[in-house]
Amino acid sequence: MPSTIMASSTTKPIFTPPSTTLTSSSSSSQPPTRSSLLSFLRNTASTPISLKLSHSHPSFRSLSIKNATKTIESAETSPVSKVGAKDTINSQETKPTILVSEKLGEAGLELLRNFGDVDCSYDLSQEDLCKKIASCDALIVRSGTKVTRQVFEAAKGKLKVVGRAGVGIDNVDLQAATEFGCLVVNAPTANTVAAAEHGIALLASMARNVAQADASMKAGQWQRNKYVGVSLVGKTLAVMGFGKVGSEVARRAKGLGMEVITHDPYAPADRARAIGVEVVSFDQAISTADFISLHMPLTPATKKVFNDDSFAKVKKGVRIINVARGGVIDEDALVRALDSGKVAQAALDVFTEEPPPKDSKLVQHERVTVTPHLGASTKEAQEGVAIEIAEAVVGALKGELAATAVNAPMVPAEVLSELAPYVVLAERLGRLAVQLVAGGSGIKSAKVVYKSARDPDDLDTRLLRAMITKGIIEPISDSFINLVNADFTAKKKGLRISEERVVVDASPELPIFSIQVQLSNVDSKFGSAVSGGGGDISIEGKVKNGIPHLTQVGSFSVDVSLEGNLILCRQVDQPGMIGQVGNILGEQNVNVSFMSVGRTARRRNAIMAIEVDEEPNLESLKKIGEVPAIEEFVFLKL
Ligand SMILES: NC(=O)C1=CN([C@@H]2O[C@H](COP(=O)(O)OP(=O)(O)OC[C@H]3O[C@@H](n4cnc5c(N)ncnc54)[C@H](O)[C@@H]3O)[C@@H](O)[C@H]2O)C=CC1
Ligand SMILES: O=C(O)C(=O)COP(=O)(O)O
Repeated sequence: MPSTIMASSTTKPIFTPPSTTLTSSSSSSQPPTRSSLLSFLRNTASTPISLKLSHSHPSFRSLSIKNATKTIESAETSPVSKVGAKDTINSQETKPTILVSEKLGEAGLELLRNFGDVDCSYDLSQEDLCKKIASCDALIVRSGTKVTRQVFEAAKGKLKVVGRAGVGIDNVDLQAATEFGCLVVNAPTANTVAAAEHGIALLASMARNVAQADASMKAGQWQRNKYVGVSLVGKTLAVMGFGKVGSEVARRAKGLGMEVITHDPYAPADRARAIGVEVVSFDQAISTADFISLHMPLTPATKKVFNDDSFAKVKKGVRIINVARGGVIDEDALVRALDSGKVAQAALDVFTEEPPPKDSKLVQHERVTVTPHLGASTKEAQEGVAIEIAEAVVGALKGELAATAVNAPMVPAEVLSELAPYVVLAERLGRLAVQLVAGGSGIKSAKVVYKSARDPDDLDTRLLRAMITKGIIEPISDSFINLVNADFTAKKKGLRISEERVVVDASPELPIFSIQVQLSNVDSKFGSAVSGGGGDISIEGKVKNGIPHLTQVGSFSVDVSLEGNLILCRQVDQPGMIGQVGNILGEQNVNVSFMSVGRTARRRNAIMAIEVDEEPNLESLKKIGEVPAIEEFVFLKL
């Protein structure tokens, strides 16, 4: 089944490729560059081509001589690769700066210090954070730092990764992070047990009035009758959100002899059933429970999900525990429910506003037990979280794909290593395809066809799609693209990318047999790249021995590795053509590293694909265009 990914519904063309005359080859009009491109790919020894996505903003020069008129067009060259090299994050000269804005375990700090310059500045105001962030490559936060759009704007593209040393990322503006191509990673596992234990601690201490009794004794009282509690055994606990923390709470509550039910629209019922927990609807959960413990994330869907309406449905005398997020409860509604007696008690670790106002009715309520967001605050959890986040942030700064990415696809390591050469192929095909578009044409849609012997469902193409998008957009705009923002940028620029997976009879050992990139409804500066009657620019490539190759241009088969720059010529198939072009390039000391000829029939049209190590000057390209048998040609820069 062909699958289509709609990256955009707008019709605004993404660009008009620039074109100048042959004489205007100066490098003065350099396109804007972004130094902050974060790559998420490892540089592996087994991969012959560097998999770091360059920090440079490659531009291209293209020349084409169209049919009889032989108009020469050239996009300007920019010397931006130097900028990229200078800004490479892991270069020997510069160490990345990592701002840690909240207390982090020492073991994590140690890991960070081994890699970069670590600035531990706690309790920064939003203004100070915005000032500091412009010089930081990474920011590590807990729940107390608000990483707002303003922070990403102030970072001016320098900030590459935000690490959340914990689970909840509701204090990070993920949309803004994505738009700015900033990776957000979290540490989702190391504090699970701590949060679950705190939930159980609050449950038990609330049921037995531990906090109130303690305060009363310290005030000189001995009030045994006042603090009679309720038992847990045999009572029903509704666990709202059966994720990591929720399921650990459920397990522990079962151990205390409680009946446990859960509501979680996304958790598999058999996982709950396996520990003797029944999955029920929201209404059923809250209306049958004696205790309700909250363990869902704060999202637009869960914001104030406990409100007057839901408190109206609870069993009179219910007790509520919240170690998730304050925002899932309408706190005013909870005060009303406590005052009316509908809710007997509440134990809260988290608040809509943290710290809550000193005169908060909820905090001051005598039947409410509060802790200052201590769920994750055990020595063990904090050391674990610190190591987990430090490793994730360092990995991301090194350009590795993060296993705990929140706003980018997580690609398992084994899938990544298999796809690595195809990732390079994908970007280069995108880069070539866009250079084949004639000035004045806007690209609105691109179609990518992945041919593979494998089941289409086994092929995760998100990484490849991101790289094709990068290849298409980056050379002709000031956008920088990475796995985080590829889909967003395509959408913003009005580029619709559709994907099709085609099963072919090839070796199932290889994840992909070939990748074809088609650009629709555009004119080409190299007419031979337009295939069939459809009028689409179409190129196809394969990976051979780990190296990306161009194997099809329009209807012509070619075979040239995609490692250097490329000259494509269409000529009348006749002897001596290779020599003539080779001589012209040789005169200028341009080395031909690879070449291939594809033709439709003997002595008819042929395409010559020549890979060159150096970039020929305009004079040489002009001479190639003047060879009588050459009908059109284009120089493509990788
Ligand atoms: N107080 C503290 O210090 C800590 C608080 N937390 C908070 O606890 C919450 C849960 O953390 P984890 O279990 O690690 O996350 P998780 O992602 O493993 O689990 C969350 C669960 O909530 C479910 N869910 C989503 N929407 C829901 C809805 N509308 N109704 C019911 N369930 C829904 C999800 O399907 C998922 O199973 C997060 O908000 C996290 O920030 C976590 C650790 C420490
Ligand atoms: O991990 C979470 O979601 C938490 O709420 C823990 O927050 P903290 O890191 O202690 O500020």
